Amino acid sequence: MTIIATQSLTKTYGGGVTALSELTVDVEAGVIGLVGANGAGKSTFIKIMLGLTAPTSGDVRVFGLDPVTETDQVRARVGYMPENDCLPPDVSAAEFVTHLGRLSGLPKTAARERASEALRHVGLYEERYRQIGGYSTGMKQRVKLAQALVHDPDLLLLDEPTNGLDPAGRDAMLSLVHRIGNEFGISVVVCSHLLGEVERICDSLIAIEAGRLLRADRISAMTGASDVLAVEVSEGTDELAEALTQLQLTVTREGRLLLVPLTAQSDYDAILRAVAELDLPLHRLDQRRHRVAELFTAKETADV
Ligand SMILES: Nc1ncnc2c1ncn2[C@@H]1O[C@H](COP(=O)(O)OP(=O)(O)OP(=O)(O)O)[C@@H](O)[C@H]1O
Repeated sequence: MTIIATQSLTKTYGGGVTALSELTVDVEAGVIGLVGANGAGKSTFIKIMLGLTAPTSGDVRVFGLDPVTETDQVRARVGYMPENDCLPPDVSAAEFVTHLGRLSGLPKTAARERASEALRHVGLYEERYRQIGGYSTGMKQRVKLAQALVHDPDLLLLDEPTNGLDPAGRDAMLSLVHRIGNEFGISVVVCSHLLGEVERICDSLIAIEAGRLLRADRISAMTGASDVLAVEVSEGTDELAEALTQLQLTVTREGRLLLVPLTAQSDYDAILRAVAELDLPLHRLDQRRHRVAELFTAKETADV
């Protein structure tokens, strides 16, 4: 199911900065990584989806709705976790999240119940009556996540949810986002300038650079198309490389390894046969899956 669709989406801010340029993308339900270096246009994309800023030209639909003209309907179905710290220090998480639930239109009791539930989901149930000012950065990030969940949205837009967290905090936040996406059946767009980070928890990826679409696809399609066989023989590496090249296979050396892109299942058998014919001691033959980050050029991932 398509949840977000854009057509030639362009945003130029006053002063002539083009934050998004002719962005056309169809986003399927799931956990989606929106990646790009700082300034690539991620926050602008999110703000357009929420109806917080209007596109200069082009079209955007969220659940088939236009965020410019159908803002309330879009916001009823979308939860937003902003990038920056926006929490009042002198109220408790329970009060704050309840208040935002009320602003979303929930009656008082329902807002209180939903706030407790959302705070439980993010692991803050026990601490919910403490003032936010005394929370750690990780806890504050989780309060921001809880307020995005309070009105039971179908889609979460998370702007750099791991910002300011140490490695353990990042891992915990990413696991939480993954769990929310998978266990609650909510779609999640996770913005990050760290490709390697979101790749682990996402079903698909939208990569943008300087406001332009670099790539959008399912992670499995990005990595699946690029499987390689890694072959290592204890001796005779040169001979084997020569034999495989003669079989029209593309061979690259990586230390003692020979890497052969897997284009057909018969490649696997061909390598085994070549090793046997040369009577070489096979040390290993395994299939490697590229990490998504390896699929982008150094320039594309500069700062990622
Ligand atoms: N309100 C604004 N007025 C003028 N320029 C803006 C405004 N908001 C963003 N920009 C510019 O638009 C470009 C894209 O910014 P945006 O915040 O969307 O990128 P980003 O990928 O979210 O980066 P970051 O992670 O640093 O927030 C940047 O060059 C930024 O300086």
